[in-house]
Amino acid sequence: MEETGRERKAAGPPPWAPTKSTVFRSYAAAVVGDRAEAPSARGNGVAARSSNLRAVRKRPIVARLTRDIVQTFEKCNPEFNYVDSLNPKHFLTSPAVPVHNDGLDNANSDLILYVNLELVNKKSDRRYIVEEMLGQGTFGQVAKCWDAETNSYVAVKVIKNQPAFYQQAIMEVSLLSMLNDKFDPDDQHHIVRMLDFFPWKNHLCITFEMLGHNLYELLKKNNLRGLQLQFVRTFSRQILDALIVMKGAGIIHCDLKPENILITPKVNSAAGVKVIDFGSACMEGKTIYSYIQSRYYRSPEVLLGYPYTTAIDMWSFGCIVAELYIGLPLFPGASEYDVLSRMIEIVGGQPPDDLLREAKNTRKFFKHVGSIYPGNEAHDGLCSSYRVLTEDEVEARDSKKPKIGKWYFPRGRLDRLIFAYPWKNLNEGNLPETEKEDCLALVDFLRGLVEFDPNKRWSPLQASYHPFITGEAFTGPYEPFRETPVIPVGRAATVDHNPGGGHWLAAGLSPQGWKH
Ligand SMILES: Nc1ncnc2c1ncn2[C@@H]1O[C@H](COP(=O)(O)OP(=O)(O)OP(=O)(O)O)[C@@H](O)[C@H]1O
Repeated sequence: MEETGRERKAAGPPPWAPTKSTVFRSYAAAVVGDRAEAPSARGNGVAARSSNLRAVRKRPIVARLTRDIVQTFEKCNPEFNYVDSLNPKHFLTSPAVPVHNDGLDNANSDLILYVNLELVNKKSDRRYIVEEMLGQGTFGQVAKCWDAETNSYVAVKVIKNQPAFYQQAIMEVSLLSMLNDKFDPDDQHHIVRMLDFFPWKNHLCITFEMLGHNLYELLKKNNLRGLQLQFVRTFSRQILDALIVMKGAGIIHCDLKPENILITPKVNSAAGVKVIDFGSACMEGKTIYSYIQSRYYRSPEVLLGYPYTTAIDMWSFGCIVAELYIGLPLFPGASEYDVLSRMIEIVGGQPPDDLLREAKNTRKFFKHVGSIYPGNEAHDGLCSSYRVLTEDEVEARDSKKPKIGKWYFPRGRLDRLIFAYPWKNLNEGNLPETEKEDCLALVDFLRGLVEFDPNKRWSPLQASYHPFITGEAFTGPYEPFRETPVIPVGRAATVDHNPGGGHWLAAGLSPQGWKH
């Protein structure tokens, strides 16, 4: 492998000289400190750096020890050979050991990111200066970067250098640019904005507007105690708004969870959220993968291997709404069997027989017990010819016990769980009248979302008229209006592989990868 800058040793600085890292750090600190203190007062990043240096030019001794320090060292020791790439780096990627891509990537094919690394869109010469790590996920890393052109922070997702991740990221770019440009041009529907995308050192980089904490982090900050109902309502309304747009476009998000809903910077002191991470998204009717959604938020039809639609996002949404209120995941199963068992226990009932008959994985979880299984009030009070397997039956079949997680809240049905929250006093009669009505509305709302039958589960538009969302008085179980099926606008058209009106090739990309 070619020797990389990180592996080479610096050549002969004078023994008394400050290390280059000290020099580098003081320079970096000046730039970063400046950025943090007065972001709007500065010109672009480069200008800010040179004005910093201009300031010291007037003071020769200071200049010699800062701007001209390399020359100073070279004068003191002719063997001193300053190489910029030898500066010690503050690595953000873990592990930071170079393995692939000429030493630029680690063993996981992640670009090794460090503070002040520049990610450059070569077509536009736009530079993004890496500052800190925001998240490391399946598809790559998300770093907070300084956009020197706009003098603002952005979040840059650096996709892993592997064809499968590249292909999926191309899909993310396609779907998100379609959503941004065609379905939400005025940025009103709580979907993250994509700002740029470009190849960098064999990695696809996608630049997004900078958002705040995700909802899981928010719940953690609140000691997993759940949010006030007014916030649950506000966030739910906004997520629904995004889901209405996605359904209209025929896009299934496929990974809706609290980690993928981010708080927006406050506008007029109002709290807001946006949906992010379209890295698993697909078009309705063009579903390829069967292993999708994060386990706690996985819908029954995906667990069971049944053809899925945008309704799977509504299941995940229901799980998120409940979690925002109780502070804990609704179905935190340690295995798919555990998740399904919890669904059956908490929601009551089970998936309808026609779904179970056609689903590919039914036998993983259910036993066929004949045409009618007496006493198995499975769905809508109807008997079922399927019965969920007991733990012992699963163990006998698989020769190992199914993984079963801990219960972090009292076992019981959804209504009791919501009414009795925070479970100090399990007597729901103690709730003040107004809270009781809110809770009744919330329970009724959740029932329409965590509905086993995807055909009966409410659509985002239907859910958006529920009193829990509109804030109207809750007078009894909500009956959604009948929604006439429409062909989503996005589904009628094929996915735009030329997003943003630009050209893949002009951006240095091709749907096959830039090496083609
Ligand atoms: N626009 C943004 N602003 C601020 N933080 C962000 C932004 N986008 C992503 N993040 C942070 O990075 C994390 C990972 O982002 P994202 O979900 O897009 O990546 P991923 O590789 O698909 O992750 P995962 O595998 O967990 O789904 C998010 O949970 C969030 O904390």
